[in-house]
Amino acid sequence: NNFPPGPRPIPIFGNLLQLNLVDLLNDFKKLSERYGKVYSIYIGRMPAVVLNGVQVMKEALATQAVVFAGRPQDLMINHLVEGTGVVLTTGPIWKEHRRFALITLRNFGLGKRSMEERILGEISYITSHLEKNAGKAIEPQILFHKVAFNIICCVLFGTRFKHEDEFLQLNIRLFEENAKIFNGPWAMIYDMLPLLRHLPLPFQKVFQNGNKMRKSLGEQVSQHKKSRVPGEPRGLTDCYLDEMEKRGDDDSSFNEKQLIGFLLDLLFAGTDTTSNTLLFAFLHLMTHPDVQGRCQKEIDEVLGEKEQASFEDRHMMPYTQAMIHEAQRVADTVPLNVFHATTKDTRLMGYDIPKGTLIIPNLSSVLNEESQWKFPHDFNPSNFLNDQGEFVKPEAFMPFSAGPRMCLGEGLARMELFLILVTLLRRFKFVWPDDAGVPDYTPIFGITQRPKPYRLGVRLRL
Ligand code: HEM
Repeated sequence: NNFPPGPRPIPIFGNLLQLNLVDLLNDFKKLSERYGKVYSIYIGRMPAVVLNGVQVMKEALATQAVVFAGRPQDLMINHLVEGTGVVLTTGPIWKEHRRFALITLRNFGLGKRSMEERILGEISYITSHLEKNAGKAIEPQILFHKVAFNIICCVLFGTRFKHEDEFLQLNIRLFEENAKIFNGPWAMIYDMLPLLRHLPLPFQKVFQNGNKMRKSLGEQVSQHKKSRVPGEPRGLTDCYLDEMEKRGDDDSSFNEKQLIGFLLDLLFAGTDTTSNTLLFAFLHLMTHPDVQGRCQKEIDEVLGEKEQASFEDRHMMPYTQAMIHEAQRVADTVPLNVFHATTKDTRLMGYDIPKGTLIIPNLSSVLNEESQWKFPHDFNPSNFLNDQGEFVKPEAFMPFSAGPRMCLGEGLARMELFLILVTLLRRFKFVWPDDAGVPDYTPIFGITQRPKPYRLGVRLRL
């Protein structure tokens, strides 16, 4: 009776026919204006509660952390991952794998020089590609995707892949295909109408692609098993194999099927997110030459004769830091977060929400909340600067979410964004091509958002 209010659902479809799936964020905004910061919608017959604004987000994801840390379990995406990995699992599998991922990321050099060296190594491939194309305009989409993919591969396997490599190309292609289906109507139909799930409809492609990805990752794991030296891990895969050996054949959640699901999760959680953020950053830098110039001036002053940037340098670059955070804010990369679920009956902002309810934490509503930002609708690094020009991070900066489910790759992502942007801005000037017309900042909506395809004009600076 005391469930959050929302538009009246119709049988079978719930509210889906009333929502514009291409402009869902705008519809969600209108619903929030009508029903408040906590409201409900129906996805088919399934009720979902949408959370909006920083106060509600903090109350749910941080204060009531454990209660809101579940994941829904009967959606297409769950059936794809078959209960493996870390992003969509719950209980001991999730806890143990999350802990393992965080520890391994730390041991593999997050916060140490070795991770920086790997990232800088990967950047050198972008730099040489851009140098060859200086004076021209390139399509950056696939390039950034491959770079982000390779950086995660360094963590997982201790090695990078050539940009023409079959493993890299295959997985990027399959992931793109799956992302298209997940962002389109077929995923909705699958989630809404369980009776249709076994029919040969286009959503079956998602599962075929999933099997192909698992097979190709399985081959990587087999190679690692053959060539590994126990106790001398080259990356997370070897660490996991060591851990499996240590735990033996008991009931442990560490096994080969889990390992493959875990690798898939990390590869894909870390690729699209980082590369789409970079795409937004360069789009805004090209079309705001004043911001680009100010960053370059700061970067030149701080780095001086130094050969390479290091992550530590960020403390001396308040304006560049502000620009990167602002790029993340406007990129709004995972607008509706990964869906959560309640783990027990609870009360939020005066409403009763039963155990197992699907929760949609609308991060976009926080990153664009008018009361929280000096310039909510512009690309303006001043959103992260105080009156003294110092870098400050408002509490509404939540692109990585909050609470126990918060992105576990945040540290790696922040290091990547900083090193890539600083290194490239130091060497190149990026210009909006003369024949490119008026820039369009409207994102293509999806689980992760990206800008419409554009060309990046490249000029050498030094
Ligand atoms: C700019 C880049 C990134 C953004 C904006 C981002 C954002 C997010 C968001 C919003 C979530 C969902 C949190 C929640 O459910 O409340 C998430 C989860 C996750 N991210 Fe990221 N992410 C980024 C990069 C990465 C990278 C590089 C990795 C790889 C190590 C990664 C691994 C994960 C994993 C494994 C989860 C699931 C955590 C869990 O369920 O416990 N992410 N990320």
